[in-house]
Amino acid sequence: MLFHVRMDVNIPSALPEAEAAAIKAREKAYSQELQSSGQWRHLWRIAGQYSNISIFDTASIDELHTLLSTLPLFPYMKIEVMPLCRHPSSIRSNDL
Ligand SMILES: O=C(O)CC1=CCC(=O)O1
Repeated sequence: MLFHVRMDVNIPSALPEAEAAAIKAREKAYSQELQSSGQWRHLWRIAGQYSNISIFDTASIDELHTLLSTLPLFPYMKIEVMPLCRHPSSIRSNDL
């Protein structure tokens, strides 16, 4: 199942810089694991914002929820999820 996910990051300025850096490093490592496994298919920065647009490919909505809610930055993000299905006019037959 494919999901379009927008994440807006908002790390409070009160969080010590070293702690924020450690959380971001863990987020990077975990996101790269998920990209390697194919569950996090695309990761794009929204230009000019501390936000990303991602495409996830998970077996279920529950799996997506587990992945998102275990992201190290989860407590500091607003996340919007849009489930995707095939468009009948798409010519990309292999893009499921
Ligand atoms: O910087 C972000 O948009 C949040 C994030 C997702 C994966 C990562 O490494 O940072």
